[in-house]
Amino acid sequence: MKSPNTTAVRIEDLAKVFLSRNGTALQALHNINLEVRSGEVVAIIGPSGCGKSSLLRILAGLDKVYEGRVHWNLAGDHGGDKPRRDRLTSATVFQSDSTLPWLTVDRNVRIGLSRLRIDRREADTRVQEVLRLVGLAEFPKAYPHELSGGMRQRVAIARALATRPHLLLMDEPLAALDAQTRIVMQQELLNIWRQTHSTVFYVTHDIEEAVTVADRVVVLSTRPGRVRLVREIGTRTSSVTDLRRETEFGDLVAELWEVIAGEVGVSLAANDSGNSGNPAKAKAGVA
Ligand SMILES: Nc1ncnc2c1ncn2[C@@H]1O[C@H](COP(=O)(O)OP(=O)(O)OP(=O)(O)O)[C@@H](O)[C@H]1O
Repeated sequence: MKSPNTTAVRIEDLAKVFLSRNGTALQALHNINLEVRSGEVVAIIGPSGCGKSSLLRILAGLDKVYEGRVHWNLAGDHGGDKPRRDRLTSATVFQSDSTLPWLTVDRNVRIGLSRLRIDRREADTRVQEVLRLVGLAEFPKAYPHELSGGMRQRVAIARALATRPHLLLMDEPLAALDAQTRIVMQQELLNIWRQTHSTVFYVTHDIEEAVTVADRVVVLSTRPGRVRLVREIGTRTSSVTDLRRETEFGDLVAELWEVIAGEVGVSLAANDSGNSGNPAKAKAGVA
């Protein structure tokens, strides 16, 4: 459950500069300030190349070279200048199929647990629990090649969830899936988060997906990425398919699309060609 009064992550004046081999500097992120509540799902959207993945990699601890501060308040840590990764359990799910083809579903999920030195009995319980959660309870002995793309991605998600992460970082986790499977998986993620209460950063190109899964949507500007807009999404009671029928859903998607289109200089006039005024084309056109 969301704890509105507890800040899980506070990002202050975060900036990221990449240096090329010839010494040219490329500013990817600039002056990012953001507070994320415990148990909150925050979607990060923005034009292609605006720094979404760079931000996620910093939060995941995969990139330690940045300016600014990230304060963590997870697992009872009350902050500090440096992320207390020793006390933080975080898990990252990427777009690509990260299952290991020579291991069964059960073994694929178990990998994250051996790293945490979880004992055998506890690991058995957790693996069964997360496989049930992602709808793969019948497939512990299956190998990845025996599963569909959606099922393989669910294995990757199960592996992340089994570690019971305080922080779940997802970079386009559903991007490789077909449209129908994506919607099914969005519903499954929402069901899972209702039970696990993880704090989630969710990077996506898909505005509709962002509005569907997130409590708040953060729009980054064109590079260097800055926080262009933070949009609170109202409490979600309906299913994903019902949600998509609601007028407010379409309005939110259109509003966010307009902000991104403005960032990349795409006209929304009805008589223009291309993506004009069609929020549904947002993901294809600008990100
Ligand atoms: N390792 C790197 N070295 C140099 N430049 C990089 C590196 N990683 C990313 N960049 C640059 O930083 C900028 C932001 O990249 P990033 O991948 O974070 O953007 P993004 O918003 O996730 O992009 P997309 O939406 O296309 O996936 C881009 O201009 C990219 O070329």
